[in-house]
Amino acid sequence: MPTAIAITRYQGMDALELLAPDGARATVLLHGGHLVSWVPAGGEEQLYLSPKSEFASGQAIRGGVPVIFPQFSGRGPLQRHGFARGKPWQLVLAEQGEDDALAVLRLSDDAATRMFWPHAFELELSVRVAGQSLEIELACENKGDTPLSFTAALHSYLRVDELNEASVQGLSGLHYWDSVANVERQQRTDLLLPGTPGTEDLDRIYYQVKQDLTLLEQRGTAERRLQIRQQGFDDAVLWNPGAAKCAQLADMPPEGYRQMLCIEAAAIERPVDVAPGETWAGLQSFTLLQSGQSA
Ligand SMILES: O=P(O)(O)OC[C@H]1O[C@H](O)[C@H](O)[C@@H](O)[C@@H]1O
Repeated sequence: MPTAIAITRYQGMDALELLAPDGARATVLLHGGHLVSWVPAGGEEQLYLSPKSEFASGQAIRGGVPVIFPQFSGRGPLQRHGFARGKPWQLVLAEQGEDDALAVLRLSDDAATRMFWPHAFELELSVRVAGQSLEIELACENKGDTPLSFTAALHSYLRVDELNEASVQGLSGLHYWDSVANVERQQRTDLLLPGTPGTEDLDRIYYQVKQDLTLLEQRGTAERRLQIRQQGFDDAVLWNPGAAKCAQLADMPPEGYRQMLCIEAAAIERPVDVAPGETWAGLQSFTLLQSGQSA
């Protein structure tokens, strides 16, 4: 029988501390449906959370996994990255199972969302941890009687010890929109080295990402390998603010950009269309293949 997990507090906010029987852990806030921590069984923290982040109602948290909905970035008339990350979500279910722990949260339209975005919808976020893996699923049901269309992302901030030692594998051959240079390009190299050129920001939307990506990090003689898989989301965003832009972010320490890399599962280039009564779902999952921790 699954055991129910009670709501606790984290940084003054309602939270769920998911704990799988094998020790894998994750923390999800009801605020924004925001995942702020993931620790695989026997391992260490895999997500970056800024020590200068705000934790306040209506505000975006810097780090973890913000849920971006129904608008990515400034691509539309709504507030940047949409409203879902600043709203209180409802708890549907949180439990420890035989070999995992699972939380399901829900966000529905209300008078405030309908003022900016006139649609009846139900978003459901499911977070599951077990062993070396984390799965995050976002589903959107159209509860209205007209079609709805949105862009979205699971804006995952991955923690790295040192950006200069990190690379991303699996993007080779893909076309991407370079949001810094405002130009479309094609990825030619197998490895993307986000730490070079170093002070500049990296902000790219890779299209039609079908294959797994791997975050590689050299840690002395050991290597960390984190596999990232997505389904339902066509695009992947890679973002690091670099030194100059990081210095302008009030909720980041000046050197914070060196400890993070966002690898986001996203639907941007082709917005998601959902017919009345239909449901769309997108998934991002992570598996730590090799931790790079010293024995
Ligand atoms: O500062 P935020 O609103 O959270 O956005 C943080 C970042 O999100 C995405 O990765 C975008 O591609 C970036 O252009 C943006 O800077």
